[in-house]
Amino acid sequence: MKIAIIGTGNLGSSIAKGLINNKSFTSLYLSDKNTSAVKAFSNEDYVTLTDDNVLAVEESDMVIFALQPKHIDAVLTSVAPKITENHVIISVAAGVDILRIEGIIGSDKNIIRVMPNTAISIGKSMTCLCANEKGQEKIGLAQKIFDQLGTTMVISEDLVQAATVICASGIAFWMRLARATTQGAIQLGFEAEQAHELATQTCYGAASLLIESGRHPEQEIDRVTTPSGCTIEGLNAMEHQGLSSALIQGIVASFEKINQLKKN
Ligand SMILES: NC(=O)C1=CN([C@@H]2O[C@H](COP(=O)(O)OP(=O)(O)OC[C@H]3O[C@@H](n4cnc5c(N)ncnc54)[C@H](O)[C@@H]3O)[C@@H](O)[C@H]2O)C=CC1
Ligand SMILES: O=C(O)[C@@H]1CCC=N1
Repeated sequence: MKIAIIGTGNLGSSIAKGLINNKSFTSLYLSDKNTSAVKAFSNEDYVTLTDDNVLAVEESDMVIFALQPKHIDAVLTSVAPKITENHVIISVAAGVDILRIEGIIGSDKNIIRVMPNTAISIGKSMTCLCANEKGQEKIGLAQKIFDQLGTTMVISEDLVQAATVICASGIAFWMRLARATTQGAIQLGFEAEQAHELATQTCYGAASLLIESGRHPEQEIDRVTTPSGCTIEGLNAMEHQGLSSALIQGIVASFEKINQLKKN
């Protein structure tokens, strides 16, 4: 598969890193006004860095647009004449729906909306996908690529905004929880580096337990909370401060914001 990424900032460069680590392409064009974020990949086999978006489209079968919502319309417009019915056009832009993309490049093109997260750089993204009518026949192809870079789920387009909050913004939410745990560990006497390792490995263990056992989080919590013990004391103190409520409210606030962005 000949792949191009247009926009190699935070997410585009993460996708590039994941693709390169996994050797998931026959050629990879990385196109940006400023390719500094992907400079390290310039010596990789079959990778070309360019600032020519049109060339990247012409030389590729699958084109991933990793641009901010405010830039995507202009870039799509400028490359639209070069987009054929065989191209697989992927957009990761948050809040930019398929109808808006079809309005620029046409509904006769394969358009796939993909919502990965930055863990794609290490092959651990939770990635959601949906396609326009024409793109339905190509969604399997896109899914195959993203399956190599983590876990995928095909969803209906009306859930993409929610998936953006849970999976893409979710990386930031979980990072903040990891950081807060580190801060607590430092207060209890650990050096910062030790505290970071304790927090991240415990976080990794908790996620792995859920994934590998298939059990509900509360079942795992019950296995940790010794009666009258320290865990239930801590958990209840956190809940009195509104931990679950704060998370749910944050998720809803994020969702409301992304729905406003969509209207702009
Ligand atoms: N950062 C994240 O974790 C996630 C971001 N997204 C979405 O992905 C998109 C990109 O986000 P980021 O990578 O964070 O933004 P970013 O600002 O880091 O990257 C965008 C890149 O586009 C480039 N660009 C701007 N105009 C261009 C043009 N005319 N031609 C070529 N390149 C151009 C910029 O130079 C920049 O490198 C956004 O729509 C965002 O909503 C979606 C999921 C997760
Ligand atoms: O914060 C944002 O708007 C983008 C979409 C999800 C992650 N970053």
